[in-house]
Amino acid sequence: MPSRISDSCRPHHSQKHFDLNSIKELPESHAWTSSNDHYTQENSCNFESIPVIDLDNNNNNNNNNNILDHIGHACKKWGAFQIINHSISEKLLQDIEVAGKTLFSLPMQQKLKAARSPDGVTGYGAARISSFFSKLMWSEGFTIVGSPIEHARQLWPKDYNKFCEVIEEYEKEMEKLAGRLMWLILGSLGITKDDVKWAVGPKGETKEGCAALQLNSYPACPDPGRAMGLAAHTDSTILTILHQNNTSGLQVYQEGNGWVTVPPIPGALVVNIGDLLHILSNGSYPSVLHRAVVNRTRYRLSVAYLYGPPSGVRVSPLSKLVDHRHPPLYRAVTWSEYLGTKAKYFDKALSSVRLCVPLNGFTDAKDHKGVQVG
Ligand SMILES: C=C1C[C@]23C[C@H]1CC[C@H]2[C@@]12CCC[C@@](C)(C(=O)O1)[C@H]2[C@@H]3C(=O)O
Ligand SMILES: O=C(O)CCC(=O)C(=O)O
Ligand SMILES: [Fe+2]
Repeated sequence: MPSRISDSCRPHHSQKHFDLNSIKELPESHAWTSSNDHYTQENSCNFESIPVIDLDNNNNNNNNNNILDHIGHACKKWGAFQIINHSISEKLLQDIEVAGKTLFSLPMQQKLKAARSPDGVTGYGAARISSFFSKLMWSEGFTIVGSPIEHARQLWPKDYNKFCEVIEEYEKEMEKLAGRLMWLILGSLGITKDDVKWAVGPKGETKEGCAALQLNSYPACPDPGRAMGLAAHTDSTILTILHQNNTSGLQVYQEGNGWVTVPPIPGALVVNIGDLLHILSNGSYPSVLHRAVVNRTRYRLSVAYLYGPPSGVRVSPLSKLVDHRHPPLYRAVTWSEYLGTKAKYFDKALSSVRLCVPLNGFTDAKDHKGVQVG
């Protein structure tokens, strides 16, 4: 089993690199039909979207419980929410956007100098999940884990400092925010720091988690109705914090409602629940299926901070949420082990770590359809 997150992805199909900016007509290779992705055609018109939560206590009657209630409700109903007053400065959000745009507007042969290696995690390339689809996505990605310096040097041999400074500052601020969000979300389930030993250091501080930063670029597309920016997936994280530029594209899937657009709100960030929180919460807070669609005229950029537990930590349903009526539904996994599982099974990854739980003592569930559990 791999032990670091950088070891856990399987080799990619080799892929021709398209310069999406110069393509005037959608090639067959990028034309999706409903058989490529059974959700593609399904676009609902919806008036409701994910909640916007103000993280400033002063705007919540100085009552942290109000925030916890909002968050708990959002996690149950949507698996995602937007946050405002989150303490990440507008300046830093602007800087990271500029850094991303600068990177993606480099000539293709320059970007390929930092190409992700076939069995690697970091660098430039198509989304890792591409190998599960026969059609190509209308996007480019750049993944950073820890220091960006090695790749930045490949891209800008002399002039890599500014890029690195912005990325490092962003990672530092996101790490703090992700820790805070994790405790708020767990808090809404009645979980405190005493209940999650692996997340707390000797002085009561939140232990530094592992994380990846994913820059996604979605050029304007001549035929957006038939293209796919980033195919439907759940993140293999505890939680993901996403910044999108002023162009919409992110959609979350809600049972009964279909695909719901998450409108960009200037300065707001999107938080979504990943598979590891699904496991930790023993299924109470399901990870959210989401995707990115593309646009005919506008360029779209998004920056995802993918937050996971410290390396080596085995994550399993929290014991406070488990009893004889609520048996653990998932086995323990480390982040790198789960990333390997995702790379192999993709949308079946979560069910592949699910435990078989007898229904009320019946071991063969299919013979007892309709029996109520619990
Ligand atoms: C830490 C992570 C999480 C990864 C793999 C690795 C680095 C890049 C992440 C993403 C980012 C884009 C969607 C996704 C599905 C993908 O293709 O690459 C993510 C994947 C996961 O959440 O599984
Ligand atoms: O571009 C987006 O809005 C979605 C990106 C995303 O889902 C990811 O990077 O995991
Ligand atoms: Fe995602």
